[in-house]
Formats: sequence, C-alpha cells, structure tokens
Amino acid sequence: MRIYKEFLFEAAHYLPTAPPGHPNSRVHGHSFRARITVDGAPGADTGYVFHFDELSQMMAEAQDALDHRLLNEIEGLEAPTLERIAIWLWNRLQNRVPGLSQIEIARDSCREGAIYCGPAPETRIAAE
Ligand SMILES: Nc1nc2c(c(=O)[nH]1)N=C([C@H](O)[C@H](O)COP(=O)(O)OP(=O)(O)OP(=O)(O)O)CN2
Ligand SMILES: [Zn+2]
Repeated sequence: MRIYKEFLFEAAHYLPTAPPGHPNSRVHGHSFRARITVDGAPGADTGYVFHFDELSQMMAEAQDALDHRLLNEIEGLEAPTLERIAIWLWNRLQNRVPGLSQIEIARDSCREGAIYCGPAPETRIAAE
C-alpha cells in the first residue's frame, strides 16, 4: 500500500551555475508542490500505514523552513534545483517517517518536477 500527502510553498531562488545575465541567475520566485509518499501495510487494528496527522506535523515544519524563503540561504540548498530540494526534504524526513518511499517536488505552473526515491543502492562491483 502506498499513501501520500502534499503541501505547497512559495519561495524565491536563483541558480548560481546559470550563466551571468541568464534569467535563472537572478532572484525569482515559484510556487512549489511537495508530495511525500509512504509505503507500508495498513495496521491490523489501526487500518492506516502512517497516521496523516503525524505526517502533517513533520510537513508543517518542512513547509515553514521553505515557505517565503530565499532557498539559496538554506543549508544544503545553495543550488536549489527541484532535484536538490527533493533530496533535502528526503534527508530531513528519512529518519522520522518509517516507510518513506518517494519525495516529489513539482512546479505545476511549468508542468515539471523531480522525484527522489532515496540514494541509489551501491553499485555492485562484479568479482568475476
Ligand atoms: N532539471 C532542472 N532544470 C531546471 C530547474 C530545475 O530545478 N531542475 N530549474 C530551473 C529554474 O528554476 C527556472 O526558473 C525554471 O524556469 P522556467 O521553466 O522557465 O519557468 P518559469 O520561470 O517560467 O516558471 P514560473 O513559475 O511559471 O514563472 C531551470 N531548469
Ligand atoms: Zn527558478
């Protein structure tokens, strides 16, 4: 079973690797949507995978850290692409949300987003 919950945030950013003079190198803002997905089996008694109230509390903290901020000023978001925001949120939630399976950060106005499912398993080095 897979459950999810979303929150929205508005934030400013610039992309420090954009060429000088490019619009992305200047501070500008976006509306973002974050979706947190959790995998698990519904509890035999409770009937839920992970209580949405608990998820809401953690999401509210993350939302507060992101909403109406200049993302570049947040530790770990010095280059605040959708991809980096997804990883940042994963790192913030991974030890607090059992069964965390996916973080999606979307910019719906542009119909684009990034999905992170955690670090890739270590590449196996073939012995043979
Ligand atoms: N792979 C990625 N590519 C780009 C990212 C990203 O996060 N990951 N981000 C950007 C910039 O944020 C850029 O501002 C996006 O610009 P654009 O798609 O042109 O959208 P708007 O600025 O028009 O967005 P609105 O929110 O609709 O104003 C570039 N590439
Ligand atoms: Zn942007």
